[in-house]
Formats: sequence, C-alpha cells, structure tokens
Amino acid sequence: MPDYQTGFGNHFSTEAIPGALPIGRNSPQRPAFGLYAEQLSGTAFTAPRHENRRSWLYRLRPSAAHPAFTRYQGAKQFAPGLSKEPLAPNRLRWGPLEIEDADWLDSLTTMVVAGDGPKSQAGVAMHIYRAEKDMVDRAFVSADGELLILPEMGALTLYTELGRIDVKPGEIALIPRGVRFRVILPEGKARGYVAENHGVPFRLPDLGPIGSNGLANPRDFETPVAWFEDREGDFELVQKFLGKLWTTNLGRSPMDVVAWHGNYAPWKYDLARFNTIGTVSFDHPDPSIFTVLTSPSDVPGTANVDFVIFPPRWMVAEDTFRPPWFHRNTMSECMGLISGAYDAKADGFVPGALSLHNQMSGHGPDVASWKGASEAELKPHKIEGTMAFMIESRWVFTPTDQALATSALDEDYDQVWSGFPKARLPD
Ligand SMILES: O=C(O)Cc1cc(O)ccc1O
Ligand SMILES: [Fe+2]
Repeated sequence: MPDYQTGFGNHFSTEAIPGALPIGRNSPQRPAFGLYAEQLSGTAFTAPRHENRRSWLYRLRPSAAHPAFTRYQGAKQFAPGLSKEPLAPNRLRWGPLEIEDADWLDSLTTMVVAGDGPKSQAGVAMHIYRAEKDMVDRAFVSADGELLILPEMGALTLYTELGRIDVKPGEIALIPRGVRFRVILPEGKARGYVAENHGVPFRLPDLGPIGSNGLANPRDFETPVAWFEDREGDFELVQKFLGKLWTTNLGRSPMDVVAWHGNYAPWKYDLARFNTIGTVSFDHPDPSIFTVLTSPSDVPGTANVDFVIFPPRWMVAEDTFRPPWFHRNTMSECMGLISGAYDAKADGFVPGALSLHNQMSGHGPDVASWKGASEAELKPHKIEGTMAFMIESRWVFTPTDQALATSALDEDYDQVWSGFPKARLPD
C-alpha cells in the first residue's frame, strides 16, 4: 500500500532512503550516494510565488541521459489530430467504449479537444482509456499538459517518478505535466476518462462568500511519498509532445527518484470528500458551486477549464424545478458519468458515456427528466449513488474524426429534447 502526505500544493519533503535528501540546499556539490539533483519546473521560474510550482528530484541517473526520440507507432487513437471539416454546432453523446486488448497508454482514445491544441498552451483534451494489460517495461509522459485521471471501471496503480498512487472509481488522480509514469491494472480491466489540461495547472477555486472551508478541502489531497525502482534493461519512454507521440529506449526505469522535495507532484483525491454545497431555499444554483478544480485563463472568472462534479446530495429547494434548467452557455461543456444516473438525463447517459454541449447549444433536462421533476412532490430528496462530472471550457470542443465515426456515437441524441408540450397562454 502506498503512503501519502496530505495537502494541496504543499511543499513536501520525502526520501525513500534516509539521508538521500539534502538539507538546507537544493544542489549540493556532491549529493548523497552519488545521486543526481534535478529541478522539475511546472511553471515559469518567475511565476508569482503563489502560482510557482517546482520540485527537486534526487535520482540514480539524470533524466537527460537518453538517446534521440523517434516517432511512436502505437496508440493510433491517441491524439490523432483534429478534423479540418467545419464544426457543426450539434449536441453530441457517446456510449461507453469497449475494452481493448491493450495497455493503458495504447488504449487511450481522444474524443474531443477544446482550443487549438497544445501549442497554444490553452485548452483541454478529453481522452478515454479502456485497457486490460499492464504497462511493464515502459512509461509515458505528456509534455503537453497535466493529466487528470478519472477511473470509471477498475482500479489503477500509478507508478510515477515521485511515488506510487492507488486510485479507483470515485477517486481522481493528477499527473503533472512532464512527470513520467506507468499504469498497472490490479483488477485486470480498467476504463475511465483523462482530461489533459494544456493551460495553467489546476488549482482549488477561490471560495468567496462561502468562506475558508468547503468544496474540495486542501487537506484531502494525497501526494505519494518517494518510492523508486532500480531496473536496468530495455525500458521504453513514450512522450507526447505538441500532439504527437515519440519514443526512446532509456535502458532503465525512469522511476528512479530516491528522494524529492517541492510543490510540483502528483496527487489523488477521493470525490466522496467533496463538501457539496447547494440551496436551502429555492432555485437551482449555477453548477460552478460544484467546482473541484479550476485552470484560469487570462480573462478573470472565465476558466481555461473547470472540473465540476455532481455528487450525491440532498435536494430541498421549495417551489423549484430541481434538476439542471434549460440553458445556453457561452462556456462549452463536456460531461462524463462515473456511476449511477444524472438528474438531467433519465435515459441514455450511462457510466462511461460522454456528452458534448458546445458554446450556445441549447440543452438541459430530457423530456422524461423534465416531466418527472415538474410533477414531483417537493419533499426533501436525496440523490444517491451517483457521480457525474463536467469539464467546462471557454474554448469550444472539436471532436476527433474517430469520435464522429465510432458506432458509440448516439445518432439520435437530439431526440431527447423532442416532444415538449407547448406552453398554453390564457385566451
Ligand atoms: O448541462 C449540464 O447538465 C451541466 C449543468 C448542470 C447544472 O446543474 C446547471 C447547468 C449546467 O450546465
Ligand atoms: Fe449545461
């Protein structure tokens, strides 16, 4: 069982072998045991102090020691590039994708990308993994963004440069941009979502009038302690760089960091710890009240990407249509479901599914959900056994060609909003 240290964005210090971590300096002339000191920067050196993220790694060999990268021929469905066709303003929905005879990396399937891709340092890509093999002698790293991993089926063990993380459905994990890792499937099969954030790193949202506690509390984020593997021999490193995949043979495992300190590190978080806040009077609040993490853009309050969840919660609003209202939004919304049912979609939105409601597309409850909620007796009611999420962005999402071609695409999605009775005005 991995061990963790707690706190979001804390300055951690951890060593797998006593004496490996230098004290009082980062880069001594001769680090202990002949280890190599290496700084991993997740923000510009000159980023403001409260945004600045970097860690110091003490490792068996420097990351710099590797031969040239060549194009990687696997993972054909991962980052295939975007369609050049004009993007229709249609609402889209996909059913769950099938498990593939592949490891986590090779099973990654890019569905939609918000923004202009990694070169712009903005936007977010949504990928789905659906694997049944372990990554044994190989690791992956994205230079294009941090990876927010959302398991939907089956647990994962993430062996990262900075330690090991166990994560299961209902929990989430984050691998910072540039951190190398491999994925083991303790339950044999695994499926889930990956939001690759090309913009500035996720942080906790400001709480404003909510006060100093609530939503995702910083102490519930768990970062692994230092752990390393000393493995020599063929070891592939696949790197995503500007939307293309590259490979090299390191000749050793890159998970050879014996000690590290800093505030740039992977973490996991149990969504059940989210302190959900909602109305105790009337009206359905904007879903921003459910924001777990936000990556701001250069326009204040207008996120590059927000990660929002719809957890189990009490519904008590009086004289209120309680599910999400009908709406059109300047922000674009991509949703997934980890478990249970979502209160705006009585049918067709199942765990593993994905939906897309782009900028200004009319959406909201389907007919069955609207009818049920309009006629319901408004007793206090608990929505239980559910976890939906939304990746919301100021940048429009473009589906990949393969997402538009897959049989998992629901050809009749628009039908969920057909058949609403017309309002009747007084004579
Ligand atoms: O479209 C959706 O289902 C997500 C959503 C939920 C909600 O409670 C209010 C607005 C919104 O976009
Ligand atoms: Fe919406």
